[in-house]
Amino acid sequence: MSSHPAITLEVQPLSRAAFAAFGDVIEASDAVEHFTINAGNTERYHDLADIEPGPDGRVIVSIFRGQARSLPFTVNMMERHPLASQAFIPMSGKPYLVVVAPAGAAPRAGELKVFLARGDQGVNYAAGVWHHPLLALDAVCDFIVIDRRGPGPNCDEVELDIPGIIAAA
Ligand SMILES: NC(=O)N[C@@H](O)C(=O)O
Ligand code: NI
Repeated sequence: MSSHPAITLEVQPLSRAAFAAFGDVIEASDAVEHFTINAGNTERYHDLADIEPGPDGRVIVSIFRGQARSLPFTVNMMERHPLASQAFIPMSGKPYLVVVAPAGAAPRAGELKVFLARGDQGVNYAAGVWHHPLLALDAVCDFIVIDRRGPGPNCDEVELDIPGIIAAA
C-alpha cells in the first residue's frame, strides 16, 4: 500500500461524449441511431456498443449481483481485460459508479475518471481499458454483463501508487 496521501476524485455524470475514449455508453437517447419497428409499437436504439470477444473468444452473457459499495470509497486497484470488451447493463434501475483510465501503461490516480451512471445507462469497456470492478451503490444490484469466454488470460490487475477517494456520488 502506498505511503502517499490519497487524492480526492471528482465525479462527473456519465455521457457518451465524456466516455468515448474508454468505450461505449448503452442508452436510449436521441443522440444514437434509432428507428421505429413492430408497426409503431417499439423504438429500436440500434448498434450501441462494439462488443469484441477477442481471438478465439465467444461472446457470453452473465449476471453480476453486486453488493452495494459504501462511500467514501477508496480506489486502490484497477483492472483491464486486454483481449476483449466488457459491458455492464444495470437491471435494477439504480445509479452506479464507473472508474476508468486509458488503455496502456498502468494508471496513476491522477489519470482516473469517475462517472456516475444512471440506472438506465450501461457501459461497454473497450478491450484494454483500465477500470475498477463493479461499483454498485445504494443496494444489491444486478447487471447483465457481456464479455468474453475463451483461451488465455484476460484480466490484469494493478495496485495504484496513490489511492483515489470517491467522497460522494
Ligand atoms: N472479474 C470480473 O469478471 N469482474 C470484473 O471484470 C469487473 O469489471 O467487475
Ligand atoms: Ni472487468
